[in-house]
Amino acid sequence: MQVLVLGAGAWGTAVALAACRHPAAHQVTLWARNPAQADAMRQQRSNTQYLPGIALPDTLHLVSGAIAPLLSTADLVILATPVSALRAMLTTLRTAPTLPPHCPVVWLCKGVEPPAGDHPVITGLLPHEVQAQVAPGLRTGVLSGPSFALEVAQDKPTALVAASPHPAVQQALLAAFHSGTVRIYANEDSIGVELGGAVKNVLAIATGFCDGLELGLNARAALVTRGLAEMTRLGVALGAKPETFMGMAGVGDLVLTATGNLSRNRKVGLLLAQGLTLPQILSSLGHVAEGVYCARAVLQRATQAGVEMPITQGVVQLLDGQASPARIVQELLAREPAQE
Ligand SMILES: NC(=O)C1=CN([C@@H]2O[C@H](COP(=O)(O)OP(=O)(O)OC[C@H]3O[C@@H](n4cnc5c(N)ncnc54)[C@H](O)[C@@H]3O)[C@@H](O)[C@H]2O)C=CC1
Ligand SMILES: O=C(CO)COP(=O)(O)O
Repeated sequence: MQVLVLGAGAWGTAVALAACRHPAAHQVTLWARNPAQADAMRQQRSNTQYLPGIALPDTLHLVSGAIAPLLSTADLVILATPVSALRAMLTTLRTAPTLPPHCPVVWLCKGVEPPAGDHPVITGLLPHEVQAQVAPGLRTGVLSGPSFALEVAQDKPTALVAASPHPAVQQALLAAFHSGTVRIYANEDSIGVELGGAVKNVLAIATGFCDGLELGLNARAALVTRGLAEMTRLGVALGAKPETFMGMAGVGDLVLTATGNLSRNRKVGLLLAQGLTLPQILSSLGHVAEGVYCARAVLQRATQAGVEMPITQGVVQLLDGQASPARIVQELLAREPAQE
């Protein structure tokens, strides 16, 4: 297969490496937005900015520049940018006459669309809803699940979920990645898989904050469990299947990101608890932490759907500096007793 990965951050690079390692010897091209980054990666055979310490094989083709000429030979196109860039990337694909008809297009981003000035539509659109607006003719899907880029790059065992209403898209992802250390589970529930990926980032900020305040392991387990409940409530209200949240994109990715110290979102919570400001944290992170940008949009989407998300609401208050840490914790603990 010819696999084209658009976006050379940590995850795009790791996914490109996983495709390179597949025994079917795929031809893999990794596109970087920044030409200087592509040059540096070619010279050093390493992505020192986003995935330092990992050698890039000579077989990985590293490029930048115009996307359209790269599309004509692609059997699978992977969009590896943050969710904020998804609309523009899909527009580029829709308007490129070179994209082969029916070529599977898959995104890796985990978030909902943050509000932006030029498209004041419903806030908090899931990636497939953005696609329905700007590129409805494309055959698309999402690759998600518990997967720190570094561990995938290090060839450590990882299970992912490939969600799409199109069996051909699921099949393309299986053919590209399933082998050796990577297992791919197929799923038709794009709503649930995308929503799980988005909300777990917000919840990882909450658990990082809880751990940073040293509230204890009991509190963390309670946050993860009640976080899963609020993720599932919103997902089901939007049309997801409840069982999706028991799978890789739900409990799997939530447990990984909420408790794993490789998580950027968890790190945001930990550092907020230490008293750093959000701008200080974001400028030191060097990577995207999607939960920061989509927490408010998730909450607005939940409000529109009539769904309560108290932990997400606490994260929004925290990020906005609306309430003290003590008050946020107190408000969560003081909620009315409820049935589980
Ligand atoms: N790093 C990880 O372990 C995982 C990340 N993800 C998700 O994948 C997405 C990307 O994450 P990372 O690669 O880790 O982020 P990163 O912060 O390491 O890199 C972001 C990449 O996106 C590019 N980019 C940013 N804005 C762009 C734009 N407007 N147009 C084109 N390219 C643009 C940057 O140049 C950079 O190459 C996020 O939604 C993240 O939640 C999903 C699974 C694992
Ligand atoms: O999505 C991830 C793991 O599945 C990565 O999480 P962070 O973006 O918090 O690092």
